[in-house]
Amino acid sequence: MDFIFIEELRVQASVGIYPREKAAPQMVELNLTFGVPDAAAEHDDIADTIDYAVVIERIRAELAARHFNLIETLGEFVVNLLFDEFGAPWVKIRIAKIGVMKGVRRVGVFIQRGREGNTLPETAG
Ligand SMILES: Nc1nc2c(c(=O)[nH]1)N=C([C@H](O)[C@@H](O)CO)CN2
Repeated sequence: MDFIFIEELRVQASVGIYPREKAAPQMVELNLTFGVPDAAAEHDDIADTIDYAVVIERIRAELAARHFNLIETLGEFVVNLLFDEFGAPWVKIRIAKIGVMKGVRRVGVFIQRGREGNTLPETAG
């Protein structure tokens, strides 16, 4: 399995338990790694892989369309988007709110999961 990574993707999202967080979207930062088939490199064809430009577009569109109370729920939503819509076999994601609490630069959630029993290869951590 090969892996695509997307680093420091900044997206507007409505997330949080407080009225001010429900009233307006805030910037969240995503770091993502997901598995793709080795066949892409063999055939040099975008049709054999997951197009990361489309992934970024879909995450932006989906997060703009809904509210999440918890950052955990937002994380699970993105993981399931990668599994269900893109067929990714394995996903690692880190999502952070930036400067949302005094004295804390970033706070968020980290999820690492395989679809249908796919386990983490040693080299992917
Ligand atoms: N485990 C969690 N704890 C908290 C969350 C969360 O999403 N998961 N969220 C908040 C507030 O929305 C946060 O943004 C406070 O500044 C508090 N705790």
